[in-house]
Amino acid sequence: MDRNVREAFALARERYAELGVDVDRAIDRLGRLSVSLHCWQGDDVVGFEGSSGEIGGGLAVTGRYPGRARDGDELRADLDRALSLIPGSHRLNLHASYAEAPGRPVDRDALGPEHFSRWIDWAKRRGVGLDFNPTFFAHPLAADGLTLSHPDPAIRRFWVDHGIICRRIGAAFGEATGTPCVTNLWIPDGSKDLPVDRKGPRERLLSSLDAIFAEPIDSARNKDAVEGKLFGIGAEAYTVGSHEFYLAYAVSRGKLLCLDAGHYHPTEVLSDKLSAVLAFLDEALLHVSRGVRWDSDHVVTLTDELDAIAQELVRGDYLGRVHLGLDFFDASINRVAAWVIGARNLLKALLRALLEPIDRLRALEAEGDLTGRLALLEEAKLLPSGAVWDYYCQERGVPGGIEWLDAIRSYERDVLAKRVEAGA
Ligand SMILES: C[C@H](O)[C@H](O)[C@@H](O)C(=O)CO
Ligand SMILES: [Mn+2]
Repeated sequence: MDRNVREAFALARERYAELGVDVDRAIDRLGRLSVSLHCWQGDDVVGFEGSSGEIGGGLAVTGRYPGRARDGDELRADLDRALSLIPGSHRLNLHASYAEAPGRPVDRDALGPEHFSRWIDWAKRRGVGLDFNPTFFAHPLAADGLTLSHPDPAIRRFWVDHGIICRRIGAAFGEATGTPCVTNLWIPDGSKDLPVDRKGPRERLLSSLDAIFAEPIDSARNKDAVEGKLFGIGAEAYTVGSHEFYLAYAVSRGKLLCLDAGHYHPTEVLSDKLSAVLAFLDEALLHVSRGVRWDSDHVVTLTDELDAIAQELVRGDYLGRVHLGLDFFDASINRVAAWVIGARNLLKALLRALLEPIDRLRALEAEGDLTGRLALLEEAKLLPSGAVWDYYCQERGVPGGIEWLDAIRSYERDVLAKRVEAGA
């Protein structure tokens, strides 16, 4: 470890101790947290089904940065590089459309764990936990933007079968890796313009979900999550699976609620929702994302809201009840760097929250000293969390600062650029 980093850390530890913060405990707690990296950042949500059609589902990926991963080996190599630059031990979040069945395409209602055997082998070899998502878009039977709420019972049945199969695949992931898989269900269903029937699609979605979740599966292997949304492209007027719908569903059925930071009205913040929903739910899943004016899925940066989410997780003692996942897709920059930037930022925010002089802040609030609370909150923003971060990273063999970008640049030169020469 660099001498400067060690010395700066020692000074930072003293500074925090003066405010009653135990830096070693904070580092230990951070080291126990895992972030689920979303596979779809690596290939612009294309997947391996060989479809050249649109992603659909109201999702949009913009940018033409060269070097997109085109198959499982490339995507795993990119993930290896990203994970080597993110301190700690993390997870991978797969979509069903990343099944590997070369030469004999398998439709979504016929998938099984065997189609993910290479992912399972990779995860076991690396000691990485796996999470999962059924894919309810980029498919001819989702071409009209409707799946589980479709008025045609045959189409609904196809998607229900896909949901059932995906829970079993999630359970196989959990079994193989020894850590429960969170299988998250998000559907694009909605309507571009004002529908006259808002009730029918929601009633159909409700019964489809109940059919998907009918089979009991041990939560030590698979945990079910449901993700609502405000709107999508082409579904601006009405979203069947809205926040209220899934909140009620999760509470009534004992499911995890997935809160995606980009899925609310721009004036709403996810940080304020955590303590509300966790008053009723045992567990939740976060899709940490960054909307810019809309659900644009920008790479996560160290914003006030990211700090606020992390603070809520720590202050509310929710870290053991909330699964942390990323959800963004940016094709305008190096895709591997995008993972690294987003994941490191979430971890930095969590570290800053773990280093908060919370006992003093709570005491000030309890005494009604709101001036003191505000003053300390503001002073705490410039406490030397960066010195602790550098130390934490170097202790885990990862660069603390921008030097990590050198590894990305050489990977781009040696690997990603060759994909371009080969026609990627
Ligand atoms: C690709 C994912 O399923 C997707 O991002 C989903 O989680 C979502 O947030 C849709 O807007
Ligand atoms: Mn999401």
